[in-house]
Formats: sequence, structure tokens, C-alpha cells
Amino acid sequence: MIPDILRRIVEVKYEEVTAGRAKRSLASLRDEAEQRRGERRGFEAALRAKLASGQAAVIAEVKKASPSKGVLREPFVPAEIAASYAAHGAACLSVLTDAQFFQGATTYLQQARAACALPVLRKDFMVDEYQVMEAGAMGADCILLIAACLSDGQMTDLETAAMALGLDVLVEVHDAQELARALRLRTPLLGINNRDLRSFEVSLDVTLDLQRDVPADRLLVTESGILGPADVARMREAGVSSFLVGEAFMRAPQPGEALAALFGTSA
Ligand SMILES: O=C(O)c1ccccc1NCC(=O)[C@H](O)[C@H](O)COP(=O)(O)O
Repeated sequence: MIPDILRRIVEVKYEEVTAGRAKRSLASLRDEAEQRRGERRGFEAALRAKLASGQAAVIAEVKKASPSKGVLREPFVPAEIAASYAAHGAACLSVLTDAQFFQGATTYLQQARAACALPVLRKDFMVDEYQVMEAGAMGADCILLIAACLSDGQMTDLETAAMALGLDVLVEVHDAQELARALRLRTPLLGINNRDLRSFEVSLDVTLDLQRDVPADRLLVTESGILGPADVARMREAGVSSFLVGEAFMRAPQPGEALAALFGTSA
């Protein structure tokens, strides 16, 4: 029996929020997040600029480990990885900040962002406004909302809180029902995750099937399981030009070079 890792992750996130609130108030975090509003780098704008230049728009992930694959990279130096991605044409970064399941950290996001000029997604499992304020205060440019973790009301509330801080929002879906729910949000950034976060099963058919129902005004990002040229070719043939890639780059000696080799990108 495969454990429902997503349920466990969400439980831990609620525990983390409770512990965080005991240490620092929501109001104090919000103040800091609002003060940093002017520093935001446009995440959506960076994706669109890459697409307008005729290149693939790649969100390159900075991920030390994952629940499905264990440790992916050791030694792990976020600043070096980020600079390498930027030099080889990434549109944006995604940095895991979850400690327990991905061995991520807030400091990794800050080190990666300081090492380049790319906008950064705080890759974590958002369930509460407190985490959105944390994202704004740590200097993130975008947050992730995973439809499988959230009710409709939570998604709307978290999106509203993020947008009020100048954060972009990437909403992530894995099936047709989640897609229908995500399309009620205002954000144009729509991720289709090829990985079932409950079973770890990965199939690129998830994007290929669902993308037909994505309206043209959404910016579709295919996420997870992009490992080689054949995967990129399948997506591009279907008209998908934006990608979120982690493992394939994390296992490469030079992550940026792996990115350029896979997508033909340049800075
Ligand atoms: O990566 C996992 O094992 C995982 C397990 C449970 C929840 C989320 C998980 N990953 C988050 C992601 O979606 C990926 O980090 C991201 O899309 C990049 O995927 P990949 O290119 O396959 O590393």
C-alpha cells in the first residue's frame, strides 16, 4: 500500500503554521511582506518574455531531495545552481522551501534569488494565509497553489492574499475536476502536474489529455517527469511551451548546461 504522502505533507504544514504563529504574528509578517512589495520580479512576465522570444519558458527547480526519489544532489549549493540556470536561459526559478519532505529551506530561496536576476517561485504546500505572508516576507515572487490540497474557498482566499502583496500565483492541477476549479481563479498561470502527488505515478499523458481544455488566455506549464528530449518533443508537438523541471537538472553535473542542452535556451 502506497502511503498518501500528500495528506501527511498537508498535516505537517498545518502544524508548521501553528508553530509559526506562536513565534511571530501574522500582522508582523504581513508588514514585512508589504515592505518588500517593490522588490518583486514579475514571474508571469518573465515566462511571457521567454515565449515571445520564441524559446521555451523553463521554470528551473532547485530541489535537494524529494519524497519519491530521495536525495537528488549532494553537495547542494543553491546559489551556484541558480547562477548556472540564469546563465543558460531559464525563465524563472522554483525553490523548494519545505524542510521535512524535500530538505528545502527559506535560506535556499534567498540564496538562489540573490545569485541571479530571475523571479522565484516559493515551492511549498500552501494551506494558510500565514505561509503566503512568509513567502512575501522571504522575497519570493510567486507562490504555488495545489488544487489537490485546497478547497475552492481556500484557493480564492490565498490567491487574493498573494495578489495583494504583488505575488504571482501558479495554480496546479492533476485532473479534469481540479482544472475546472482552478479555472475559476483570476491567475493566468496554470500548472498541470504529471505526477500524482498521492501515488508518485508520473505520466506525461496527464498534460497531453488536459491541455485541450485549457483556455487560450491561460499560460500552461507542464510540471514533473520531463527527463529527456523525447519528453520535450511530445509536449512541443502538442503546443506546450512552458515547463517546470527539477530532477533532470538536479542530477546533472552542471544544471544550467543540462537545461540549455534539453531546451536549446540561451540567456
Ligand atoms: O517530487 C516528488 O517526489 C513529489 C512528491 C510529492 C509531492 C510533490 C512532489 N514534487 C513536487 C513537484 O511537483 C516537482 O518537484 C516538480 O514538478 C519537478 O518535477 P521533476 O522534474 O519530476 O523533478
